[in-house]
Amino acid sequence: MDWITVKEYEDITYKKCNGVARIAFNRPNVRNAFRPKTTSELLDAFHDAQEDTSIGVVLLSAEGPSTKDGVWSFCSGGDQKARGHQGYVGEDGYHRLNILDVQRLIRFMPKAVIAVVPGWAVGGGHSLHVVCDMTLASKEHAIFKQTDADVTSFDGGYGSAYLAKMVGQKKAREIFFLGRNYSAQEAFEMGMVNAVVPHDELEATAYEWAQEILAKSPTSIKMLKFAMNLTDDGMVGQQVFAGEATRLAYMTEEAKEGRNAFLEKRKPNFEKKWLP
Ligand SMILES: CC(C)(COP(=O)(O)OP(=O)(O)OC[C@H]1O[C@@H](n2cnc3c(N)ncnc32)[C@H](O)[C@@H]1OP(=O)(O)O)[C@@H](O)C(=O)NCCC(=O)NCCSC(=O)CCC(=O)c1ccccc1C(=O)O
Repeated sequence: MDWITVKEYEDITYKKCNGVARIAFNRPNVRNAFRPKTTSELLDAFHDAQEDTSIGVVLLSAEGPSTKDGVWSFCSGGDQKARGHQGYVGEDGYHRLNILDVQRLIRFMPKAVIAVVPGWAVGGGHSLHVVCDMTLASKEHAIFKQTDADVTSFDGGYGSAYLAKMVGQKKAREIFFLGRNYSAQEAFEMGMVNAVVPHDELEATAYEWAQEILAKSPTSIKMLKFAMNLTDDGMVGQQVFAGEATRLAYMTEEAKEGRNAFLEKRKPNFEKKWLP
């Protein structure tokens, strides 16, 4: 793999290679906890990956291990040292809760997003893997854990309610109410991990999965993602799916006739366009 750095950031790394974008947390010494700078960098990189027509799959991964103790992590959620009275405090002094903007970008981007979990996935970091389209986890080092209820946080959206659709209500409540550690294998058996992969092969496997997806029809992947989102996303899910259906309708002869008739100040001729 010949990864090319797209842009230098402080809290994340961002690379591309053959249709795949790799966005990775880069604060391994604090278990890749995110602060406002991290979330704004994530938003910037995800926006770029969404806009780039050569990119079909995004890997959300993490650098590591920690130089302090050699421990691997995906993300340990919000940086508790940056937590103020109303949210996480950025350099501008404002209190923010903007990891949810990152979650929405992952959820609504018309491309597949794969969480590549090399170690701890905890709190808001756990919720991020839940919202990704698929998850690959390190056999040796991945540990899944929900600590929201230890620190008076509660991801009441995708992190919990969508998790419950994935692993079942009883198991989701256990994960949140008890906050236990789960191995990659246990997470796989629950249905929240797609594959358990030897640590040394994790990144290569994620790249291979991405290449398999890239061989498919971009329109099919996008419409399938939005169709599967739809029932859980209510009117917004309908809006996103219907927006893409509108784009497809714009590509028809019928749509061109409607547009041309308006521009030529005549009545449109939709004769023989009522398909069975
Ligand atoms: C991840 C652990 C279980 C790992 O344990 P261990 O291997 O023993 O390592 P430690 O010695 O604990 O940690 C090493 C080192 O890292 C620092 N660190 C780890 N996690 C964090 C963190 N989250 N914030 C700050 N610093 C962290 C730790 O202090 C150590 O530093 P030293 O200087 O070396 O001492 C364990 O570390 C752990 O449990 N971490 C905390 C997990 C946690 O509670 N996370 C927060 C959950 S709440 C959340 O994520 C908010 C979600 C959210 O953002 C949100 C949700 C809903 C709506 C809106 C929002 C929003 O946008 O805010």
